[in-house]
Amino acid sequence: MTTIAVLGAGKIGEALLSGLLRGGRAADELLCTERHPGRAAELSERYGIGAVDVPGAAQRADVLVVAVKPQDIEPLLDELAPVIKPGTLVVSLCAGLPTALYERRLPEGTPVVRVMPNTPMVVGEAMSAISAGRYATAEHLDLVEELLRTVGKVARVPEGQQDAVTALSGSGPAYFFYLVEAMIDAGILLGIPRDLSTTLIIQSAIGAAQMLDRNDQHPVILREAVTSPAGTTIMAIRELEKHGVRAALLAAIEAARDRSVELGQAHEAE
Ligand SMILES: NC(=O)C1=CN([C@@H]2O[C@H](COP(=O)(O)OP(=O)(O)OC[C@H]3O[C@@H](n4cnc5c(N)ncnc54)[C@H](OP(=O)(O)O)[C@@H]3O)[C@@H](O)[C@H]2O)C=CC1
Ligand SMILES: O=C(O)[C@@H]1CCC=N1
Repeated sequence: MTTIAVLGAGKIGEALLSGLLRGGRAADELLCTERHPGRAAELSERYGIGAVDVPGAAQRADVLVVAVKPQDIEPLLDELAPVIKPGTLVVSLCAGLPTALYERRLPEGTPVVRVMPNTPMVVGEAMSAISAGRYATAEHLDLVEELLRTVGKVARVPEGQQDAVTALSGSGPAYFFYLVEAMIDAGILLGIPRDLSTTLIIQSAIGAAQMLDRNDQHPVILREAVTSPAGTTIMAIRELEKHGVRAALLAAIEAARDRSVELGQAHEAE
């Protein structure tokens, strides 16, 4: 039995806990810590898992999953460093934070795996990228991959790519939600009721995602198949190009990557 404690069970931490339970992990193998006792009690009641404090988690868990905001990491590491048991695996879900930060702040030799998941974890469709820190072994990586496979797909990447991955798939779902939101608004502009516009766009997104998921045709080919000569789609594409949507996406994802780097650098001197 591997006991897993999620330290900071907010949006992504709860998504992981619920996904692990859905994937068949027993509730008595899962623990969580939360800053506010009310939130911990809520999670405990909702999922039947134990709510503990940081020393309790360090005592009982084999794997500590850190899921606090990067800005909240320092006090958590201060609390964890004196109580963590030797060899306990630390799994960081935090954007930007390098494994070296944990290795510096926790006892010498602590194995750390850095993960960038995303919120589709709640429907078992996460994309998670994992990287080993200095003391993490192949077995540690295998264990983390096995855990995350129950909530979606997993890719192994060099840690140097994690900031870019964060900008692509970590933040990625938000870009799709933003696009869907804008397209629903376009339906309103054209006089379509909001409910119908929402159904039209969401079902189009689901269908398009499933076509992409078949993985046998490049997105360009799929788009070309929708784009008839002198038809409607090409008129829309011309507007998207005119408004620089492709360039905007490149710049947006680059900005997200830069922010991930910055979040890590904020802890360099500490
Ligand atoms: N949301 C996302 O799509 C993704 C997030 N991530 C990463 O996951 C991490 C969490 O993000 P998210 O879930 O969105 O954030 P949330 O704010 O929803 O969750 C963090 C939780 O941790 C709690 N917390 C803070 N400090 C402590 C502490 N010392 N002990 C126990 N609990 C604590 C917070 O409490 P309080 O509410 O009081 O602040 C909050 O409930 C971040 O590092 C983020 O970069 C990674 C991939 C995707
Ligand atoms: O916006 C953020 O910082 C987090 C990390 C990736 C997705 N959400």
